[in-house]
Amino acid sequence: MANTPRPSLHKSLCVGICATLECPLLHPSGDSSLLAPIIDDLVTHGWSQQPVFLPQTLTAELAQECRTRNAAGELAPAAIGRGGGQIVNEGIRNDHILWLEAGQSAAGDQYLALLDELRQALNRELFLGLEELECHFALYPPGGYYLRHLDRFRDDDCRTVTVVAYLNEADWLPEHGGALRLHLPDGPRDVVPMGGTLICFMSDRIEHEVLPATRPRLSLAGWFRRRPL
Ligand SMILES: O=C(O)CCC(=O)C(=O)O
Ligand SMILES: [Fe+2]
Repeated sequence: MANTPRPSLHKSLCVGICATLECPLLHPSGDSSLLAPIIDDLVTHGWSQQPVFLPQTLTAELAQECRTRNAAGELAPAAIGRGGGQIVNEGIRNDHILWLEAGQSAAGDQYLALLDELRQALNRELFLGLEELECHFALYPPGGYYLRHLDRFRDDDCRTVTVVAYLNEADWLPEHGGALRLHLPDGPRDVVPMGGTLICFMSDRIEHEVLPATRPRLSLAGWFRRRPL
């Protein structure tokens, strides 16, 4: 059981989703039910939308952290490109971001632990060889956008699975805008950025864009990276 966390560690990390079947106390049904559909969807369609992935309290804590750190001036205009080639181009995207690192907050660590369960399940089932997650808070001001793009850089093909969690109120409606528009082979598909929703897709396959919203739009955007070939 190399992937089974110690019970004490597990209890502190686990908030309701878990690929660990040997956890009868915490998951009486041996429930890995939130991870299996993601994996099935990724295989079948290349993307997956889970409307109730994050617990409400965790969503609220992460949203609060994003707002507080923004008020403290910690978020910076997002750049495009990577390494030395990074530039801020507000014609392409105009969100503000802050990279999430382990050990910054209990809520952040809880989120990273949840996503690590997902990473391990993806590796177990799909042999993707995902090694790490890079992840940032993103705050789009009202009217903010990110034009149509792919999440893979020309000179770095390690980003493999994109995973975005929305930190907005659960009462976000389609008329508030801010949809993530996925450009799928059978046409565009809009995802409403409601708090608690998780969206995953294959980074090299699905072009997407963020549409302007009428209110501030909060998220945690991340990428599971595989080792360089
Ligand atoms: O926030 C979203 O819905 C997607 C953001 C995005 O596409 C990105 O940061 O690359
Ligand atoms: Fe993207």
